[in-house]
Amino acid sequence: TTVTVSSTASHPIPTTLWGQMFEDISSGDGGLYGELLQNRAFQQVTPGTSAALNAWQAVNRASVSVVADSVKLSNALPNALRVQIPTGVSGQTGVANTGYFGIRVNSAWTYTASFFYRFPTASSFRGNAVISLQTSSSQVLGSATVALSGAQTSWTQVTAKITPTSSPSATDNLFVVSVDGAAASGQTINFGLFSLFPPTFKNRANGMRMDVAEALAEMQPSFFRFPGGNNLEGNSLPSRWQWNNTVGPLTQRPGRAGTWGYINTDGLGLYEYLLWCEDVGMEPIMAVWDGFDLGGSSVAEANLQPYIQQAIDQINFVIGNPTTSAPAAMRSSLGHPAPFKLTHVEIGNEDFIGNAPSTIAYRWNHFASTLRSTFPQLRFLATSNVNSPRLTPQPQEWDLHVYQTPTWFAQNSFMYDDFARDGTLYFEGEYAAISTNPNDIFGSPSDGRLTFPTVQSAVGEAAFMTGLERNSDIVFAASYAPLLNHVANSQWTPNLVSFDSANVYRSTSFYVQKLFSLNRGDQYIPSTLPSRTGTLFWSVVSKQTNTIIIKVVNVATSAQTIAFNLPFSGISTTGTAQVLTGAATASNSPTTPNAVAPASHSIPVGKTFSYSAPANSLSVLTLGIN
Ligand SMILES: [NH3+][C@H]1C[C@H](O)[C@@H](O)[C@@H]1CO
Repeated sequence: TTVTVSSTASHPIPTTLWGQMFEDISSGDGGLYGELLQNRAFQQVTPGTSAALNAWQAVNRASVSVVADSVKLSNALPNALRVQIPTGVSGQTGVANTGYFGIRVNSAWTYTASFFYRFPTASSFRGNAVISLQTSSSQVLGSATVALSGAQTSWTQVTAKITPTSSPSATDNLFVVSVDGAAASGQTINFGLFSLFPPTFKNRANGMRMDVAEALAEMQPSFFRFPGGNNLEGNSLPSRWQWNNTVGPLTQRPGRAGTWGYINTDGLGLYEYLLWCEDVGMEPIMAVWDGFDLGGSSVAEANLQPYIQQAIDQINFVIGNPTTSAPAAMRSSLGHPAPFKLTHVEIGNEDFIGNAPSTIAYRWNHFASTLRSTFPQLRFLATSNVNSPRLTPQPQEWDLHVYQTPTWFAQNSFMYDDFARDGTLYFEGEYAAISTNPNDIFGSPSDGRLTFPTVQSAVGEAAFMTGLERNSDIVFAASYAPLLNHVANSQWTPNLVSFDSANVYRSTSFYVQKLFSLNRGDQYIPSTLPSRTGTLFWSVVSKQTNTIIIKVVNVATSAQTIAFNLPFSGISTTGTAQVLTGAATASNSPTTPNAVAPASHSIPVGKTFSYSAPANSLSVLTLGIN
């Protein structure tokens, strides 16, 4: 194959081209969000049920149960953990939390622990509670004591710092709050809103888990789409994501039944998302709920106004004027008087599924008309199939999603070449090669579904991404989905980044996303087009004025040579190749975390040069222009 490269760029590459899509799908609580305790505030549970005690267990014969306390901690957090200390017990007794499938204990960290308590009946008890991190065999790894008073019948919060003395490799550790059985014999103590945080990314209060955050930031994403995805939509109208339930003190956040089958604490809420975007240098692509839930129901046209108002308030929280908007005033009171950066707002998530298409016309019309006139500076994305049904007002932007086989991605890299250039812009908001079985894309691993990305799936995605880069005159953003996943509690596979309570696993697809993102250009340079149905793909960009970057993708199972004719003089004689390659079915996983990683080496380059692209590979060739 010989590729002749043009001497002039065709279009600037949008700075937002490569980024991340996020929703809580075993990825927020217990993942990116730094809280280490699961079911920390007994949100959205039925008192007295075993589910209410999820992740909690009694220590040394205490009797524990979740109650709807007659004196609520707050309207948002009405449930409490009642701990009854038996008589005749010696030694520490109380309650333990098992975390999100484990708790990492690291002696390099100082942990911040806290909880609320009250004595439902005043008592003469005065004594210490010990807050500790323990192994599963009750070895204390670190602890702190706080004074409890039986006179405290209203809710009060206690906080303590814990610096462990060792760092066990095991993560089946426990967070324990206990009292001396003899001293507290017969006492009843109510607890609420426990919390245990390690140090967080950029030391943000109520912030992100460092190693997960650092892995995501390593990709240098330019945007962050949140809060979903299906988790925006909810499985019912009342359980949809609602911005106002996710901001302010944690005692004001009721949590919700998340779309993915577990309770969301909403400790990772709108303000945390926005600070995270600023901390990583991403702009938000924020979604508003648009009247359709995954139970299949749509809000009737006559009843849309309150939900449109809720969307207006959500947007005003982000960009509104604190002197004229209450949501904006709340943002200011939380510490961010200036508006956050926001350009793109997505209306809904996937208005092409189920019976959403039957109501999207009026839902879009009312949401888009009102929001566009309220916020003329913003651009709103539709999420139904493009122009099917036709929508009024005509969408400025669309979010398209595709989950397919590696082969499909390699064979559809020209998808956007065929789109009309009519001013409409596109966001490839979710894409991933998730199965090798074209007849059962969303099936189980026994039927072709991938558990972790493979070299073959990542390289297929890379082929598709050369097309996104070529068409970045109309594709302004693209993100793999899902982004993140706890291996002990997956709701969906494969995922870009996986983790357990102590490790982060960067997938083959993560490295493809990172290679494109860290080697993005600012101008697209046309060249001989690849064959649409071939196995060799490429994309040429220029960076500043003195660097040419060529991405070469070989989806074949044997090496292929590609020759380049460059029109530029002063090409350096030596370039760099960063190559991701390996066996087609190789994956990075908890058992093989580093099976596949990019490697760099020098290559001979010049005005004309050849490159041998390995089988199953993405190569990023970087050439300097003197
Ligand atoms: N069903 C997929 C489409 C939806 O938008 C996401 O929440 C899901 C996983 O990425």
